[in-house]
Amino acid sequence: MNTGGGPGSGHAGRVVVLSGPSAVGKSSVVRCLRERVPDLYFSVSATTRAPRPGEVDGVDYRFVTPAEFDRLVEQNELLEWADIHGGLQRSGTPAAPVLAATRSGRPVLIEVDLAGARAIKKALPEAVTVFLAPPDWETLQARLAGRGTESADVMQRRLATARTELAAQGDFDAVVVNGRLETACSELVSLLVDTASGAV
Ligand SMILES: Nc1nc2c(ncn2[C@@H]2O[C@H](COP(=O)(O)OP(=O)(O)O)[C@@H](O)[C@H]2O)c(=O)[nH]1
Ligand SMILES: Nc1ncnc2c1ncn2[C@@H]1O[C@H](COP(=O)(O)OP(=O)(O)O)[C@@H](O)[C@H]1O
Repeated sequence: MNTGGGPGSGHAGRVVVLSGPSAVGKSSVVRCLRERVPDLYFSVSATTRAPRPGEVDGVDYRFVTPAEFDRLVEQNELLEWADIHGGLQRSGTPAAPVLAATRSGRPVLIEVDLAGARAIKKALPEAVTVFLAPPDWETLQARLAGRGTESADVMQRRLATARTELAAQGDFDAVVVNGRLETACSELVSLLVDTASGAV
């Protein structure tokens, strides 16, 4: 696994790409990492999905119309993008802010689906891909139902995607199990920041 500092080496920050099934706790882990790693650059994806209660435009996602998303794709402003959950929504990673952050040596966190993780690894080979896994399938179902933000139909589509995603975890550089949130968050802090350099 290449966990080097990336462009402009000598920096402690790394590019971590986080993927995992719906409701495994990616947003919760991202929230924890944003608190724990002060100079972290979190890549704010553009998405055509509607905001969930509590989600803030420009912080969690940039919420855009399908027409605005088309424009981002046409003007080549996205590092990668994907159709998510069988066409329920499109989401993509704006290229310019990620490249600026990697050039300045800040730790970078990008949360994308599996196709996005593969595309980013290709564009930025120094990136470390991490799969966030649930302790077991029942826990994943309970978290999705417990969040209570999706209809039964949308939950079923997310669980269908989840089965495929769980089967692909071996393709990642690292797997972190989200049992206890604080433990998973700490494991990711170590992957994002080279603690040996005393940078935290
Ligand atoms: N390829 C790609 N996937 C993204 C991007 N932003 C979010 N995703 C993925 O889209 C999927 C759906 O995310 P979301 O609707 O926020 O809810 P979730 O399914 O409950 O995690 C997740 O797998 C995210 O990792 C992006 O910019 N590019
Ligand atoms: N480690 C954990 N232990 C218990 N519940 C968790 C944990 N991580 C997340 N959750 C809960 O699971 C649900 C889904 O988490 P969320 O962060 O929205 O997932 P994702 O972003 O992967 O879809 C939320 O209700 C959240 O509070």
